[in-house]
Amino acid sequence: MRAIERAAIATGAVTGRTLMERAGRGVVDALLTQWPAMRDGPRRAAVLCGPGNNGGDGFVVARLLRDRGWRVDLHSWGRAADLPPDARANADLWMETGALRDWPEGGDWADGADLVVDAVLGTGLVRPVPAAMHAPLRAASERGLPLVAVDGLTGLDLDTGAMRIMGGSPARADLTVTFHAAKVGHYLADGPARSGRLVVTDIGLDPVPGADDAPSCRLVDLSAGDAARCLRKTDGHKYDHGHVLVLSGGVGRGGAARMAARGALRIGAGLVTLACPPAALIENAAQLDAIMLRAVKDEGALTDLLGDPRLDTLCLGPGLGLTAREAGLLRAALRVGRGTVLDGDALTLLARDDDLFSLLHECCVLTPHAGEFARLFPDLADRLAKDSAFSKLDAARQAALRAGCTVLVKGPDTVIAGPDGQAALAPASYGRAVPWLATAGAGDVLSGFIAGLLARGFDPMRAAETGAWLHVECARQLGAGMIAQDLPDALPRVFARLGL
Ligand SMILES: NC(=O)C1=CN([C@@H]2O[C@H](COP(=O)(O)OP(=O)(O)OC[C@H]3O[C@@H](n4cnc5c(N)ncnc54)[C@H](OP(=O)(O)O)[C@@H]3O)[C@@H](O)[C@H]2O)[C@@H](O)CC1
Ligand SMILES: Nc1ncnc2c1ncn2[C@@H]1O[C@H](COP(=O)(O)OP(=O)(O)O)[C@@H](O)[C@H]1O
Ligand SMILES: [K+]
Repeated sequence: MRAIERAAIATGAVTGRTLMERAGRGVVDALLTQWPAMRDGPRRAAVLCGPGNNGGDGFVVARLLRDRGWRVDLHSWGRAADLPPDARANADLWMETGALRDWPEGGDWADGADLVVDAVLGTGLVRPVPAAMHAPLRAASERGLPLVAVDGLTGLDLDTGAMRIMGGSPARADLTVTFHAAKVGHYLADGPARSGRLVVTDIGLDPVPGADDAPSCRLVDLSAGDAARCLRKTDGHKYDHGHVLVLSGGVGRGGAARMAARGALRIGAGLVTLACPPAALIENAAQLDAIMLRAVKDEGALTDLLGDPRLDTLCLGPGLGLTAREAGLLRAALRVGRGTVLDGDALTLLARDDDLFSLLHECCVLTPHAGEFARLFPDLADRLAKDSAFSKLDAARQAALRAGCTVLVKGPDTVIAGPDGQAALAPASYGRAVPWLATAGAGDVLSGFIAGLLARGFDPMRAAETGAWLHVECARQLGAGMIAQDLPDALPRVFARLGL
């Protein structure tokens, strides 16, 4: 982002002052949209300005609100003389008629204000925020004053989503206004809980080729433009849409695999077969119709079955089991080198056995939740827990490199990374929050979704991204009260809404 800004300024098309003016205007527009009653007449705002360009945005906001007739109290951290040039220029403009107040102390500092603006720190946060710097924000939150964060709540690391403050509980913004594009930290870890509503405002920065040398990370959104077109089926035989083989656990343990299989079929795989131990055939036969059924006793039987190349995609893990038999099934599955989704017990087996882990290949997708991730990559999980400058996205990227395949780490802030450094976010937050998706079996359905998409010819990264996005969409469609087995059956309505 800063590289794009620098490159845009270097072209001479725009100045830093102009960008700062647009940023400040974007904040004022967004807050008046959020609280329309504040358009009616002059109000009172308290603006907190920090020592960098985030503070510069605050000076613009203060001036624009005062131009609307508002009474504005502006508190500055540090001296105006020490501000960077664009911020300094806006501070000077403010000081032509306004005062610089001292940094507030005490919980009642903003009494009487209708609104508090946090322009203390944004993308320039480089270390934990001193308690005294964050304290007025916390006090405003605790008093229930509407709090607007400029770019991000002060202390929120916009690269990782970690709150980095030196003491006390963090504030929570009601509205965050960010510029050009949302930052990774708005979606990861603490980001959504601390940001309130997230508004992205355009400040006229076009992407400049080559300007941003950070590895790219996309936000998955199939509702944008014709992004969902990839899901459309136009013609073809059922075998043209692939055949998924889901490996199931033993007697009484088949529910998870059945849900995965149903997910694979609903998402459009041409055929889905569930393979179970012979003793579980009757149980599964009683529950399945459109999904075919095969008995697979052991590793040898699976190897024989996989002699049929039409079984092009595999899904192992949901309710699979953890004995030597299942380790053998996993070995046989990995040896054929086909599109393979590995979840649940398959991940635990991989974590236990380096030889199995070494069989992973680039057509695999691992779908760990946080616990499974920690079993597979204990050092990365440890660093994630201890180092607030290391993000879930960084961890997923390193895991994908190590495993040599796509890794999707689940949660409300799902991240996906490929072995080639590609990365994506598929979050369930802000307008897409679905806390009711945290329910038994939801992850099993996700693995089936991804397997179905692999069977349809999606590459592993796209299959994982698309599956994760649709999974959240199904939960949104169903609403609170849903259970995991409802998820596959919500797909037709989700597809219809996408115009498929
Ligand atoms: N990029 C864009 O396109 C646009 C960006 N814009 C705006 O600029 C913002 C980025 O500005 P920025 O780079 O000056 O960083 P910012 O967040 O003000 O912080 C830097 C200052 O804080 C200090 N500091 C850091 N950590 C600290 C801590 N823990 N505790 C205490 N101090 C700490 C640090 O001190 P230092 O480390 O140098 O000692 C330095 O003085 C961005 O978020 C957006 O609002 C818009 O105007 C328009 C377009
Ligand atoms: N708070 C949440 N908001 C949205 N999605 C969530 C939340 N918590 C978990 N999920 C999603 O629910 C699914 C849970 O999967 P998992 O932990 O494997 O459960 P299970 O093993 O019971 O299937 C994952 O897709 C995860 O991303
Ligand atoms: K801020």
